[in-house]
Amino acid sequence: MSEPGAGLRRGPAQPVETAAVAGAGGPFGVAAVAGAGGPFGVAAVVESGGPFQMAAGAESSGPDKSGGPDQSGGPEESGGLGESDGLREADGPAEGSRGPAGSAGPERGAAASAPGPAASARRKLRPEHYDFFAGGAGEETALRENERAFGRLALLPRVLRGGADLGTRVSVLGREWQAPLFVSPTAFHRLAHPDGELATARAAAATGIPLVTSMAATTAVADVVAAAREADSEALVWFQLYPQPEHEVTAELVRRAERAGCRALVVTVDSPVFGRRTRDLRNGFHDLPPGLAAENMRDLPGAAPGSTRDIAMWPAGWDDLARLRELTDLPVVLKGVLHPEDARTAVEQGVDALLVSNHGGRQLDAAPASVEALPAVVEAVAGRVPVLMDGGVRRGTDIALALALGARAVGVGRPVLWALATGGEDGVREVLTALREDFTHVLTLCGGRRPEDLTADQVVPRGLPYRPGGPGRGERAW
Ligand SMILES: Cc1cc2nc3c(=O)[nH]c(=O)nc-3n(C[C@H](O)[C@H](O)[C@H](O)COP(=O)(O)O)c2cc1C
Repeated sequence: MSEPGAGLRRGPAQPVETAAVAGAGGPFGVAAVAGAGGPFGVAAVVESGGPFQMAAGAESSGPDKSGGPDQSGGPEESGGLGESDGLREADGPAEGSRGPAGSAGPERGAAASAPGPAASARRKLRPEHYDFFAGGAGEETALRENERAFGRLALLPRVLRGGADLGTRVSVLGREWQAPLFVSPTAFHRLAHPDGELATARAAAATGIPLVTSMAATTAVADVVAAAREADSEALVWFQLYPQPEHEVTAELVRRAERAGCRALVVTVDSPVFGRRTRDLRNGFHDLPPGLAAENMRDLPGAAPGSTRDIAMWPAGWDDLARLRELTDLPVVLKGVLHPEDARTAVEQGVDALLVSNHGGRQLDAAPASVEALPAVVEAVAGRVPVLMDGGVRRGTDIALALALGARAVGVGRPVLWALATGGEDGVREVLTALREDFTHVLTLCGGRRPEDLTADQVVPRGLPYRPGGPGRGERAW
């Protein structure tokens, strides 16, 4: 695919984006790119019980194992992928039962009569764009599991710990964050709202929540950072990078991020090929509409002046990461690490932080839920660098569970996209505020005064008897 999208390109042998899509019959242009990032967590969130909506959706979402996406005939017809969003009109928590932000439903699986955030966004978006944001790879197992896994965990509160000096600040890469929360990188915000990444950036900055802007953004990184800094001169923006096979292209992207004022590079390494996003394949969604493009890919080496390059998905190696490190003094956060051995290697290679993520279920469908992969990575890292995570975070309890299991902070993807689609900048501000407030509430109920007070012994499985002395034994993992 070409303009306007800076589509995805296969790796050395073949362009990745196209590969996945092509496999299913359609060329994948920019969309592919987008797909690579699995955007809208929110939808999923919503449906499956996220803040806005409910888990009910989650439970029922997605095709069941007996008839994957292909067999199920698509969301609408079969209650497969489409319903897996929990987007049926009747789904979602009752108004009065919504979470603080109105974005997180009270309980996963709670039936709801009010539409949730994903459902609301769905009404605003073209079906193929909604699916692009909401969908995952394959049968969308990883997508669903990201949320369900949180639902399988309970928090054991501690009592009589006193103290009125509640605080939610955490320190990440030398900066104090107001809360252990950030906006994960997602592609194509202008598909969700005309103001796109500018609205997201202003809202994140206004709420003091760091933003990771995607390389596949529909707004150039310099403009994203400028918008954030208008709202807050100290706003923290990081740049997400897919290393490109042409070193000079990667180098130019890094320079742009530096010049824009980004404070870290989030290097996504879970995409050696483009994920096979079932809904995109079915919809034939393979490119951005006219007038929109992956603006960071414009005017790069090897492209005609004024045109955009495709984003290549290719199997980079540790050597490529080392070369990337030589390009910049910015801290490097490795995104998409799930295996503890990779975590160990990354730390030995000098990576500054890890982001445990399965790309919102948009890459390897057999990947575990992020929160289930988290403890082993935390153990492997042994406190040497901060561990972040994203995937399925929809409410304050999810944030608390991840922190108790050793995450320093968590990212949200789809919830921000749904909020952007339905409410623009105001919507994003509301959902981020709600998540932060919900976390503060949960932290207090758990007997904590600071995020670091949450410990692994407070996490127990639902549906099974538990006993003291389980994982973590009360020690802080970081
Ligand atoms: C529509 C969409 C686009 C995404 N685009 C990117 C991307 O460009 N780069 C990237 O590293 N991750 C991307 N992701 C993955 C997110 O950064 C994040 O890992 C995921 O959305 C977290 O899960 P959640 O959506 O359940 O919160 C994307 C996710 C979605 C849903």
